[in-house]
Formats: sequence, C-alpha cells, structure tokens
Amino acid sequence: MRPTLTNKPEAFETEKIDDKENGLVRVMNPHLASMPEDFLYHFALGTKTHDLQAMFGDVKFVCVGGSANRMKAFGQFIHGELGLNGDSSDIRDICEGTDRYCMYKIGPVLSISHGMGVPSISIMLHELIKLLHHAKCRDVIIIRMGTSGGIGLEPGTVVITGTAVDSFFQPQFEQIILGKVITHSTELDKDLALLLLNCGQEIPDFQTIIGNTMCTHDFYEGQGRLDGALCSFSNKEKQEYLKNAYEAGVRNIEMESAVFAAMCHRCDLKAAVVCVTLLNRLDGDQITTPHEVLVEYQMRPQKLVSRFMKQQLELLK
Ligand SMILES: O=P(O)(O)O[C@H]1O[C@H](CO)[C@@H](O)[C@H]1O
Ligand SMILES: O=c1cc[nH]c(=O)[nH]1
Repeated sequence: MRPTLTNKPEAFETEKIDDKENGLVRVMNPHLASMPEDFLYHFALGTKTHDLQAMFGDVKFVCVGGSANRMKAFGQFIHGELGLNGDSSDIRDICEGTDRYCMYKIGPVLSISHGMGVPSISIMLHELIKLLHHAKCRDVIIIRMGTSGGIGLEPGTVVITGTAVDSFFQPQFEQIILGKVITHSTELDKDLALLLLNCGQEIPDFQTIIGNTMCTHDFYEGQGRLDGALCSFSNKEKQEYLKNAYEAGVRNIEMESAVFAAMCHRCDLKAAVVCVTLLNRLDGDQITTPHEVLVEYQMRPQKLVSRFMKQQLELLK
C-alpha cells in the first residue's frame, strides 16, 4: 500500500511575511539560504558567476512553452509588439552554455522553453523560480503557452485553463518524494484567467474559452490514442474515456499543466496556462494538419498573451 500525504506547505514555509507582501518571488526551501552558491545547472547560470539581479531584476512576465524554436520566435514577436529598440533577430539565447533549455530576455519579458512532459518542465521551473528569487523580481506573472488536443472543440480554439486536472479528472498533482506520494493542489489564478479570456475575446480571428485541462504523462496511450506503438484498449473504451473527461469539464489535453500549476501555487506565483487545440480528439488521433496551419495555430496563444502584456504594461506606466 502506497503511503499518501496531502502537502502541508505551511510546514516548510521559510520566506519572510514581508516577501509575500512586497511581491518578491519566494522559494519554499529552508536549505537554500545557507548555501554559499547556487548554480542553476540546466541554465548554466549561477549566483557566483552571474549578477542575476542586474540581468533579470526587471522581469515582470515569464512565458514558457515546450519548443525551443517557438520560444525564440515568441521572443522576436514580442520584441516587435513592445516596440523595443534594436533588431529582434539579434536576440541571444541566455542559456547557450547548455542545450537543455533556451531563454531569451526581451525587456520585461522572459521567454523560456521547457521541453515535453512533467519531469522536463519541473526541472526548468525549480531553476526558474530560484532565478527569479535570486534576481529579487517582484510581481511576476508566469504563463505557459502551448499546444494541446481539444475535446469537442473546433481545432484552433484557444483554451485558458480554469483548473488543471490529472488523468482521473482530479484537481491535483501527485509527486513521489522520499518514497511517499504527496498530493499538491493545482489551483490557478482565477482573476488572471478572466483577464486573459477578455483579451482573447477582443481578438476576432479565433475562439477563446476557459475550460479544464487534463495533464497526462504520455502523448499516446496516456491520452487515449489508438495510434501509438502500443495500445491496450478499444475505440469504444477510448470514446467513453474522452466523453467522461468532457463531462468533467475537460476541454483540452496536454502534458505539463498540472505540475506547472502545482509548483506556481506552492510558491504563490500568479500563473496561467493558455493552449491552442491542434485537433478535436473526438474525431481522431493523428495530427495531419498542414504545417503552415499549425504554425498559425501556435501563434494564437502568443497573440493573446501579447495583448494581455501590453495592457498590463500600460497600466504599470
Ligand atoms: O506545445 P507544447 O508546449 O510542447 O505542449 C504540448 O505538446 C507536447 C506534445 O506534442 C507536450 O509537451 C504537450 O504538453
Ligand atoms: O493531442 C495533443 C496535441 C498536442 N499536445 C498534446 O499533448 N496532445
């Protein structure tokens, strides 16, 4: 029998109350304060080797997504959208010392890739949250912009996650720590989701909705696909599962939202997930949409988030 615990964050709260009040990004680890140096191995950045506050102290928005090329393209796009000086094609990968993740800083925006799946994004988020903490960043908003499979939606619909759920449609993320199953809440910021929805509704070119997002640990059997190298269920069983997911409020499926929501929630970071649907999973499994259509779909969350950031920056003036 597996030992299961519900996370009690207060047991390890280490940050000063002041940090919460003044918007500083917090870490929830009592051991960090006594470390003489913190080297963020997968970013090739460190507290002794880099002046993180000078490099990142003014960051207000962090945008993350799976693919390195997409996050570079977003950096170039947002450079133009924010009307920054200089040539957007010159943006430099801050993590060029490693090929695990890429990172671009464009004014107050940080654009970072996280790879595919829970372990990959979780490693990135540990180092990102520490980076924002060491840099003394304040009032940061973090948004995952991704792709997903839709359920009962027109392909190309943008889904803002209301609640990230697991494969049992529960609003939780299970993690094994020291041989125990720990359950974390996957609550996301509701006001932020509504602000993003408003921005989406101001863009007439595509549909934007709020719905639950199911986070799985696999793209094929884990998402009920019949087209993997292995499949242990029938089409009828697949359709039943997707129908149950729809009835539980799930509108799209991807592979990072639950751990993203859980880690941001534990550190009190304002977070949102905005994913475009590439296909309607009730109609099939294969993604055969032409490349140029997929590229345009992938731009949709970026356009929405850009609109949101421009509105917020205007408010900050
Ligand atoms: O579009 P990204 O951000 O990579 O996200 C989705 O696409 C990948 C699968 O193709 C998974 O990582 C899933 O979460
Ligand atoms: O069906 C899909 C499409 C994109 N990403 C996923 O995780 N699933």
